[in-house]
Amino acid sequence: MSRPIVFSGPSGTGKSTLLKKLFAEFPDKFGFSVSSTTRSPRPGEVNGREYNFVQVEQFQKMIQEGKFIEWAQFSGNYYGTAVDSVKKVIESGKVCLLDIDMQGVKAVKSSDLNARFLFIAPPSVEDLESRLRGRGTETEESISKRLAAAKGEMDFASTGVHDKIIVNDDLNRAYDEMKQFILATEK
Ligand SMILES: Nc1ncnc2c1ncn2[C@@H]1O[C@H](COP(=O)(O)OP(=O)(O)OP(=O)(O)O)[C@@H](O)[C@H]1O
Repeated sequence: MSRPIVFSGPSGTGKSTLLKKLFAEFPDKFGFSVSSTTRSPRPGEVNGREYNFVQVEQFQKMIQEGKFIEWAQFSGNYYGTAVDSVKKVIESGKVCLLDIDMQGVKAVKSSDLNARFLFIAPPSVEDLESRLRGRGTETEESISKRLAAAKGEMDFASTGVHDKIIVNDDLNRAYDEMKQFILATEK
């Protein structure tokens, strides 16, 4: 059974960019867990494929029972990553990748998932800010929030809880370092 690999790091540090490269190079080797949600399926969405669609009562019960690595509420609906969804990916023979925040990292650490933890750090806070601006997806308020949260993530990483910290300065160099860590993990 392969060990899940947890990606964390400040918003805008390049996690999605690195993961996208990894999926492009190894289309069948890795998988993401299917999230759970209480929102209604949209046309064409299949239960267990896009999301696990669950009733509010069931979702709340799962929260109570500690079944989620992380969960949140957006516009009146619950969304979360269940430990069981990660196990499903592992059972399918793929290496499960998780992109989660500090709270999620703590939850995975206290689960039985036996994960390995990778922290993607920005070269500097200034670089992080310019990447967030450059991405063009955030309001000023959202940028400030993400930069404040970044400080918490970096402080957390400085306590040595991750197996590896990669500075995403040059994308290809960071990618190679990440790949080396991930492929070594499988042995
Ligand atoms: N090594 C790099 N050098 C310069 N720019 C980069 C590098 N890596 C990523 N970027 C750019 O930085 C921006 C943020 O990257 P990305 O969206 O991958 O971050 P993220 O960590 O996934 O953020 P979030 O947690 O908010 O999803 C993107 O516009 C991306 O193209």
